[in-house]
Amino acid sequence: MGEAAIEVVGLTKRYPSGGTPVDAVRGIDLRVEAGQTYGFLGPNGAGKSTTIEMLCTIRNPTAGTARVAGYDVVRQRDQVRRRIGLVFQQQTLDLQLTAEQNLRFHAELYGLSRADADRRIGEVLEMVALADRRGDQVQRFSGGMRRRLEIARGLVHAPQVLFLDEPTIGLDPQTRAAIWDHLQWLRENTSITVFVTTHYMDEAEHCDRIAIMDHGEIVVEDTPEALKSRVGTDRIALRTDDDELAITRVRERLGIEAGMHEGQVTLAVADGAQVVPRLFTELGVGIRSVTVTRPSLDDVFLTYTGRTIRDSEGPQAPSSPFAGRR
Ligand SMILES: Nc1ncnc2c1ncn2[C@@H]1O[C@H](COP(=O)(O)OP(=O)(O)OP(=O)(O)O)[C@@H](O)[C@H]1O
Repeated sequence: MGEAAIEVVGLTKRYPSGGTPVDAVRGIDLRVEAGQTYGFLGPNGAGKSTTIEMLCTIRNPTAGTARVAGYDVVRQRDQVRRRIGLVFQQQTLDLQLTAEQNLRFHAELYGLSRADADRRIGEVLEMVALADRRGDQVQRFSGGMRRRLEIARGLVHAPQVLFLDEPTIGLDPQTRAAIWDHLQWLRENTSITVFVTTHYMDEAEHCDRIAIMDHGEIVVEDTPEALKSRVGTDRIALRTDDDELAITRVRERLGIEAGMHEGQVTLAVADGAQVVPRLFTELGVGIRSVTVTRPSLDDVFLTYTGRTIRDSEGPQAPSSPFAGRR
């Protein structure tokens, strides 16, 4: 096992909330290895924001412990804050300033020397493909460019762990893809750990591991591939020269029951990639086309939360970094 960038044991948050207290996070355990991109998913109200806020030292836990970059989020708050970057849903750029001025202000907050700030600002602007716009007022930027600049700002002080809360929400698919390209670049070229919440299942595919939270608990945690293979089987659909014979041969030679669905011979198998070559060598029937459909992360989400992620979408509560909430 590698080094842990995030280590959480029994983390709990109970909001007093007037009459009945709300148990937003119910004693969760988590471990994120350094250098991983870690996806944190769940329906609205599952407790994701509360968890991320506790990890970022914005909220105090009611019970349990969390260490981020090796430091305790309650007892060593300043050490944690110096080592993390935050990109939250709420827009926090100063629109009157240029891209570079926004980054410089942030670099000064983190105590970077002038020379270090110059170097890092150049690097992060390059990273998010805004180097040629460094002198432009942010007011003139599109939504996608602003988001990229927010990510650049989260990276200026070279954090060990970057927290992203819904970094692509409300953006068009092309801009979403561009932002994930940048995150992918970080994953491949730096040792940064990325902890990201998202409502987009296609984005969760980019993560090394995924945790799904529901009702304040982690309901499942694994790699995207392992999660998909847990919930089901691959479906193979064939067009053949003799469907009846194909079905018989699949049963006799592969020991698998096949049936006809929507005009195609269809069978369910654990690993489609292994079975397809055998169909060609063992069936003795002409095969005109083969499609293999894998279970998706949507299927995983549905299995573990009883909802699709789209069903669970709703208005987002704005969150403000370091707003001193307790
Ligand atoms: N300040 C607060 N006081 C009382 N209850 C709160 C507070 N903040 C959140 N909650 C409640 O805690 C639970 C978890 O909320 P949280 O915002 O952490 O979930 P979430 O998974 O981030 O949801 P979303 O996807 O909508 O951001 C919800 O029931 C929510 O209503």
